[in-house]
Amino acid sequence: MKILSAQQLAEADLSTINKQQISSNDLMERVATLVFERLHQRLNGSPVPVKIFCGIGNNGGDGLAIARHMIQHGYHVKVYVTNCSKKRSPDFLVNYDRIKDVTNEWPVLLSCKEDFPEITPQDFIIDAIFGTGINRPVDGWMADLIVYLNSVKAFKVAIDMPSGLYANTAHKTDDAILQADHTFTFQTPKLSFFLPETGQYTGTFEVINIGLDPEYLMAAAPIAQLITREAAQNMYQPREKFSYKGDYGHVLTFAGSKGKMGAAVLCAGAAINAGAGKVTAYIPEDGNFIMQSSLPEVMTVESEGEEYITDFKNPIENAVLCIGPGIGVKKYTCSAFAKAVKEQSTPIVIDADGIQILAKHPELIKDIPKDSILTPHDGELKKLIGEWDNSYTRLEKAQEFSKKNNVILVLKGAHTITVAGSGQYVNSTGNPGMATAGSGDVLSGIIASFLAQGYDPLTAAAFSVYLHGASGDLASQTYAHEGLKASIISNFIGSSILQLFRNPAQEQQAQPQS
Ligand SMILES: NC(=O)C1=CN([C@@H]2O[C@H](COP(=O)(O)OP(=O)(O)OC[C@H]3O[C@@H](n4cnc5c(N)ncnc54)[C@H](OP(=O)(O)O)[C@@H]3O)[C@@H](O)[C@H]2O)[C@@H](O)CC1
Ligand SMILES: Nc1ncnc2c1ncn2[C@@H]1O[C@H](COP(=O)(O)OP(=O)(O)O)[C@@H](O)[C@H]1O
Ligand SMILES: [K+]
Repeated sequence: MKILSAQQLAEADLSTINKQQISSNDLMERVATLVFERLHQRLNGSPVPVKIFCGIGNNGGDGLAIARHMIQHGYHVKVYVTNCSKKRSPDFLVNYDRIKDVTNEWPVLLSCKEDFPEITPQDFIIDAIFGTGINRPVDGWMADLIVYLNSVKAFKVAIDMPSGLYANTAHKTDDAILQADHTFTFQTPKLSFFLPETGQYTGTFEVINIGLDPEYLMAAAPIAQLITREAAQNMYQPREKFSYKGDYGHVLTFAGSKGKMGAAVLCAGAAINAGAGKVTAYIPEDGNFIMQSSLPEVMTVESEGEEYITDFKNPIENAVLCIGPGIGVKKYTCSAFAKAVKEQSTPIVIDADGIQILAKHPELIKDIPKDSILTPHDGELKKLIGEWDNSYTRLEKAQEFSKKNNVILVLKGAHTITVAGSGQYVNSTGNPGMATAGSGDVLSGIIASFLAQGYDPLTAAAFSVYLHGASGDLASQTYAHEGLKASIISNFIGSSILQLFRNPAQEQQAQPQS
């Protein structure tokens, strides 16, 4: 699903009005009807006191039109308009007049702090103050209003955007932003919904298809793509009946050291669980028993180093190298890493200590095969690209690095973002239970597995990130967030592939691989 900017959405709005030969007010009415239907489904005629706060632009116009529908259906609605300037959008004014026709009274105008109404925890608040047209931080009594609304316990629904939130630009830390419990957003989600500084303000959110011009939407170059279940379904490549293990590639993990053999086991195990035809683990000598007894499906080749990998003699032709988990950054390991990377001619996966070694030895970056995939968490990313001011500069710097070095970066987090040149792919799966040791080692094993199975590098990265999160989501239904651990996430990879194609009634039946 495309993620468009506020400016693109305004252009789509205009294009819709022109192509569908409707007025902007007809479009507002369409939007308000769609939101009302969803509210009505949930509130089901409940006599809850509804308080709708409307701005003076089109977001406010939406709020007024929603209010009218609710009043006409018997809801107890009180409408407030923030009288923050003399300007009014034309569609706001049309709906301002229309609401008077159904209520016989004008909405309450708010002009200062003293005008704020009393709000009880039982109230249902609709926030239609600012949407995508916000162009500067909210200040003065309007900021006080947002702070006040945030302080009350009433349930809050935001229309299009939580007021005060920008769709795709950075905020200062003290900006006033409404904390919604739920957001109905129009046509496409906004980038800010997925970033750590701002993602919490929407509460849960749902995207309403408001029927904007499909030609515009098709042609628009998105600022990012959301990898949804549907997108992941399209990436999946089913197996051929008359195939054999040689058709599904060979992963060579270069992972583990004394005390960190678990990283190698998790990485190689995930590569097997995600479907690689064969997996060989290149490990320090002392790790052989651990690996062989943990994973009977995985073959091993030992380095000469007993506790650390200290050398590299390529044991397998045409394998996909997955290098870095738990290897440490000792001198001989770094030389073995450099040799292993240099000998590869096709894309590889570099994770964890592998990224730390690259950061310490940037001269090695030129040896990484084109389209290789690096999977840093933020600590590792900072070492690679330097500090950033906010999530937007983080993405810009990652894009620069990706373009300059012809690599794909998987920026791990609550919404992992895969960066390939100027393309940004935002993941939609995963949960805080996945913040657990070894979860990243599982991800790098999955990515290498799909690379080995013939997925192109960008698809392998985005698809694996989706499945990794989906495995965590499925597993958390049985184990809760707290009970999740990396090996459990890995055991749910098969279930997450099945779930891609299950209908909702079958989803309950997901079982782990044992
Ligand atoms: N996209 C679509 O396809 C569709 C979009 N629709 C709806 O339109 C919404 C966008 O509407 P919009 O463009 O009128 O902007 P909106 O958010 O109401 O605010 C603009 C007003 O706020 C003001 N203002 C700005 N910042 C401010 C500040 N910090 N403090 C104080 N004032 C500030 C600004 O004033 P100015 O900057 O000119 O002084 C202006 O008056 C969108 O979110 C959705 O709800 C649907 O109806 C139809 C389909
Ligand atoms: N709050 C969260 N929500 C969703 N996914 C998360 C969250 N926290 C961490 N993850 C995921 O868990 C993995 C953690 O990886 P990493 O930090 O490298 O762990 P480790 O180094 O222990 O293997 C990443 O894929 C990340 O996206
Ligand atoms: K709003």
